[in-house]
Amino acid sequence: MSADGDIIHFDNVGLRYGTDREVLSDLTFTLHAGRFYFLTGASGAGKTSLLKLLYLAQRPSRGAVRMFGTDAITLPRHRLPAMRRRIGVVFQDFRLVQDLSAFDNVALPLRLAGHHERDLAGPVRDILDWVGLADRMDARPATLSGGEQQRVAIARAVIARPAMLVADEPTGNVDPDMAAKLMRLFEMLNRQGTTVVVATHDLDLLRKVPESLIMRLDRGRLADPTGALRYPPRAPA
Ligand SMILES: Nc1ncnc2c1ncn2[C@@H]1O[C@H](COP(=O)(O)OP(=O)(O)OP(=O)(O)O)[C@@H](O)[C@H]1O
Repeated sequence: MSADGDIIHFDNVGLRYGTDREVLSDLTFTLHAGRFYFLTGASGAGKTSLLKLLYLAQRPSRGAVRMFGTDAITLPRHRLPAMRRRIGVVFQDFRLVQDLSAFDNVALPLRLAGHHERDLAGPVRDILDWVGLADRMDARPATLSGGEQQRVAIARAVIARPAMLVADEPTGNVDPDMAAKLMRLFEMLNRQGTTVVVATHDLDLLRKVPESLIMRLDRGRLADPTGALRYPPRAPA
């Protein structure tokens, strides 16, 4: 059962790749609309796998998933693209379209959503300016540094103001100042109503968003077996 305001509900979800052991087990939790979540856990704990379930790139092997009030498991294939368009994703490996400029990569979600060309340029320039790439708009991904590509990927994920933003180690390639700035961008989006889920190893990042909630994975299970979320511990004074 999903209450009003919940956008995601997992009930006893498990995931295995092929015939291997489960990499995610017994996941039961609710993500509430408009909240800011961090997903933490050691390397291999299953963070990327859980994000894949959240952005509908992977179906669970067992359990129930409701998203935006719809059963995501039985969703007909033709309805998946519309559901996915409500979710902005920052992939760990960026996945920029290599043949397109930074500008056109960022414009892509707006074009897919049917926005008119004359309405694109302003927002795309603004967001690229915010992430410090005003002078690299015409560059192809291959000519950008890892950190610059990561910022294009973030701009592309947030440009269409998705209902949910899912980001996998989104600050892994940038310096601490840029990481703090990108977190502010996510917070701004969050204040406008987007539910944010950020997977990270970087515990300093957690302290940058004081009102965030933490989900911690430990070898494929939520560290709190009830799936309840807790506020992050404050940094020692
Ligand atoms: N496509 C796949 N096929 C088989 N096993 C996989 C696949 N993807 C991930 N795994 C396994 O699932 C487990 C969880 O991996 P996952 O990438 O979700 O962890 P993670 O917490 O995101 O790790 P990291 O922080 O290192 O990115 C690991 O044991 C990994 O080897």
